[in-house]
Amino acid sequence: MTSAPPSLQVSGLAYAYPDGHQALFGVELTVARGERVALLGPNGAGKTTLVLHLNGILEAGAGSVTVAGLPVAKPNLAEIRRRVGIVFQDPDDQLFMPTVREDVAFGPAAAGMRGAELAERVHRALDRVGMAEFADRPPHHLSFGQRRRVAVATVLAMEPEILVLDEPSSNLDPASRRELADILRSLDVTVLMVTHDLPYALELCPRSVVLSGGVIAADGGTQDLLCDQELMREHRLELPFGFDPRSVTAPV
Ligand SMILES: Nc1ncnc2c1ncn2[C@@H]1O[C@H](COP(=O)(O)OP(=O)(O)OP(=O)(O)O)[C@@H](O)[C@H]1O
Repeated sequence: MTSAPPSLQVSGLAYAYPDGHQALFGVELTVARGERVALLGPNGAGKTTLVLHLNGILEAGAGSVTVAGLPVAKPNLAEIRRRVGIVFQDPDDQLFMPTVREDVAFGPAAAGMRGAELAERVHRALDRVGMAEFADRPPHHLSFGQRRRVAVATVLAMEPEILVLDEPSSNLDPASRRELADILRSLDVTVLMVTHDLPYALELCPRSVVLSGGVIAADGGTQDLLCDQELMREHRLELPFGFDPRSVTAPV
């Protein structure tokens, strides 16, 4: 019996921007199906650059990226973009239709889905983020936290292999932050979460990787990494004042 390929496999990924600035130097990362992994690292480490390779917005200078066994390459881009759902930091980059329902339907409709199947897909995605009752509202009438949840639903509606979230806790009040964490934990999907919010990483992701200077500097249990003071100092990672990572029960 052959086991399913990992959700994400990044091998020897290197990339230099057109101005010559090299941002990635041989990144190695494998994420198994169903894992939740936090991507940590200081400003300028290359996190966004790495994420932009996952759905082919940037093309690898060297090395490779595969999503559930499918190489990220031009002939596969339509399928890759269905498999890799990226939730950007600002939900307003993702919501542009007159109603929530139309925003969530946009991706599946563009892929050819119609009628009852489409309606069911939209309802399911909104239901998973607790926003089904807001389907007929204009997105710009919702709170920031609600818009972020709808942005997650637009991506879930494509039934992605991997959900990539850029700073999912930013600008959320404590209750919205916790509610989004509960939603993300309830999803049956592989998650890669870019964040500077280390307690959130600890709450949600059993595993973290530290990207620093364009390479993976550490890869392990989130609690272990956050307790490694030398590693934290070396890569400019700082916990909030008084926060003890040992005081939190690590997620499973
Ligand atoms: N379009 C670009 N052209 C040239 N260099 C770039 C470009 N975008 C990013 N860089 C550089 O590439 C490096 C990695 O940037 P990147 O945005 O991937 O870091 P990051 O880890 O996401 O940072 P942050 O935590 O601040 O969002 C940085 O040195 C940055 O200045």
